[in-house]
Amino acid sequence: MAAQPPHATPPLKIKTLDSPNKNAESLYELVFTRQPAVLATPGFPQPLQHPTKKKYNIRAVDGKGLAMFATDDIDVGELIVCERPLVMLQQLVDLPMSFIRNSSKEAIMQAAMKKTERRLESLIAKMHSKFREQYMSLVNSHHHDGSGPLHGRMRTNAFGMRDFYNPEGEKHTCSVVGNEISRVNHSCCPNSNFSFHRPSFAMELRATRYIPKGTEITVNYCGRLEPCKDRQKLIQHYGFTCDCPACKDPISSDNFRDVLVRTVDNMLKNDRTTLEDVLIFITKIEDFGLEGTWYYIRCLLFVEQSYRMKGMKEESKAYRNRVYKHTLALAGRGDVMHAIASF
Ligand SMILES: C[S@@+](CC[C@H](N)C(=O)[O-])C[C@H]1O[C@@H](n2cnc3c(N)ncnc32)[C@H](O)[C@@H]1O
Repeated sequence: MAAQPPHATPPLKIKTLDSPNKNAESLYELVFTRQPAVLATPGFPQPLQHPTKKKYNIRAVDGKGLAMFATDDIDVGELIVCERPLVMLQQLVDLPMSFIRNSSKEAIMQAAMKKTERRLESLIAKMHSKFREQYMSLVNSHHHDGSGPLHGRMRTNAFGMRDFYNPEGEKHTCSVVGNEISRVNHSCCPNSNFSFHRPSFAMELRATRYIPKGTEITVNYCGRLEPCKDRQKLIQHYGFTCDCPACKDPISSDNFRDVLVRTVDNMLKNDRTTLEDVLIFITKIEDFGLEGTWYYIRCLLFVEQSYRMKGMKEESKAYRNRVYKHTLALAGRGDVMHAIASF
C-alpha cells in the first residue's frame, strides 16, 4: 500500500473548531463539547508526527479479514502509524432520569444505542465523503445486538480513552476510531500499543517489542493480564475466538500472569532479590509476550538501577534507553516523561 500523503488524514482547523456550525468536513463531537479543554492543551495544534518510513501494509488474512503486517523491522517504541481520528465520540448515556428509573437494564441499553446511532448519523453526515467512505468500509461485528450500522462500526473499531479532556473533573470516556489503525487485529500478547497525542490530536501506534519484517502487527482489545476465560468473554462481541499463543496454552499463560501480578512488586522491593533473578524474570516475561506491561518496565528499571549502583555505566545506560522506549510505547509521546518521572 502506498504511503498516504499528509493531507489524507482529516484536517484539523482552528477556524472549524471556533464555530461548530462551519463544521463542513468532520468529525469530532468531543471538540465541540469540550472545545476549551481541547484548545487549552499545551502545544495544540501541533502537526502530525509521521513515521520516518512507512513500515507496514494491510492485507487480507484467512479468518481475520484485513490485518496489518510489518514490511520492515520495527524497533521498540517506534512510531508505526499516526493519524487523526475519523470519529471521536463521548460515551454518554444521555437519557431522561424518569426513563432510567422505570426501565430494565436491557431497555436502557437499547435506548442508549439508538441515541448513539442518531448522534453518529449527524456527525457522519457532515464528514467529507472520502472520510465517510473510510468509516463505512470498516468492519462491523455488531449485527444482532441492537447496534445500528454506525454504532456497530464504532464498537468494532474504537479504542476507549478514559478521563479524556477532563476540565470539570468529570469522568468520561471517549471512543476514538481511526482509518488504517482500525485494521490492527487483536492478540493477548500484542506487539504494539495505541496512544493518543493531544497536542497534535492524533492516534499513534507504537511497537511494544521488536517486530521483525513480515510479522503481523497486533494490539490488545481486552486486557493482557486477565485469565484466558475472562479475556475470551471480553472479546466475544468482536465475533472471533483468539488463537494467540496465550489462548492456545491457557494453563501456563494463566499461571504466569498470576505470578506476574502477584509477585513482581514484592520481588522488586525485596532486599534479597538479585540482578540475576530479575534478568531471568525479564526473559520469562518476553517468552510470554508481555513486554507491553508496566511490570516489564519496572523490571527493566530495577536492572538499570542495579547496574548503576554497581558502577556499570554502559549497561545502566542501555537499560535506561530500554526503559524509555518501552515507556514511550505504553504511555505515548505526550506522557512518556511524566510516566518516567512517576516511577
Ligand atoms: C478493529 S477490526 C480489525 C481489522 C479487521 N480484521 C478488518 O478486516 O478490518 C476488529 C475485527 O477484526 C477481526 N479480528 C481482530 N482480531 C482478530 C483475531 N485475533 N482473530 C480473528 N479475527 C480478528 C474481528 O472480526 C474483529 O471484529
